[in-house]
Amino acid sequence: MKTAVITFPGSNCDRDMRVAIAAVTGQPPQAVWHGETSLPDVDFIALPGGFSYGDYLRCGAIAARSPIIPALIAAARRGVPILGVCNGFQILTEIGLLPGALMRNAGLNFICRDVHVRVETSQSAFTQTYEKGSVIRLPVAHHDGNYIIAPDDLALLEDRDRIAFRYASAAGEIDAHHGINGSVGNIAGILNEDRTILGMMPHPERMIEPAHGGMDGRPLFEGVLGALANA
Ligand SMILES: NC(=O)CC[C@H](N)C(=O)O
Repeated sequence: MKTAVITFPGSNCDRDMRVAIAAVTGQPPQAVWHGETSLPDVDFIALPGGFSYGDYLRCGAIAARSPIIPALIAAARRGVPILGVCNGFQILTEIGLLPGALMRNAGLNFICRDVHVRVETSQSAFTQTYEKGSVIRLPVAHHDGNYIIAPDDLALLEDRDRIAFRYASAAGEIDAHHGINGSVGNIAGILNEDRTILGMMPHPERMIEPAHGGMDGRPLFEGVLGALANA
């Protein structure tokens, strides 16, 4: 299986992402520099977390104008599964491949800790290995994770079962008290209309082996990469 991880100037989770994908597929992904204008022929693309271009303007706004982006959009149109984590999610919204935007955390602080999220749908390659309603623990590390979206677009996300994860209590309660950054509806991750693109603020690639203190992120990679292996 061929996979790729795109690195931007300021990405700092690209190695973690490559290690996670290699751990699940047994094959190292191709590292693609943002300055390339074409992508290798791959079955899966990941946009890692980090601080692309120092988070100037808005997080992900400059990266979204990188030379590689037209090739990424073309791959998205072909239905190649794309995972954007944290800064990768921010970049996907700035490109317009996912709706809404990530603003400064409501508390104006950088949040770096493990959080609980509830799996809101198992209807995607990314989330099929989780039971809907199950609560998993993943790390977050961001200052711009406050998800906003126009009310009509939010209704569309909800109607089409496109909310992948919400911040929750360990028992799965969803309310303002268990939000971490001000995101509308405690949203932590969303899918595109075709369910081939997932953007999420928590870091599944940092929870895939016992040494990480948990393995709740691993099923996500097993889901999407296993689905490809069986395709
Ligand atoms: N870990 C990350 O990807 C950080 C994302 C982003 N630059 C933020 O701080 O909001």
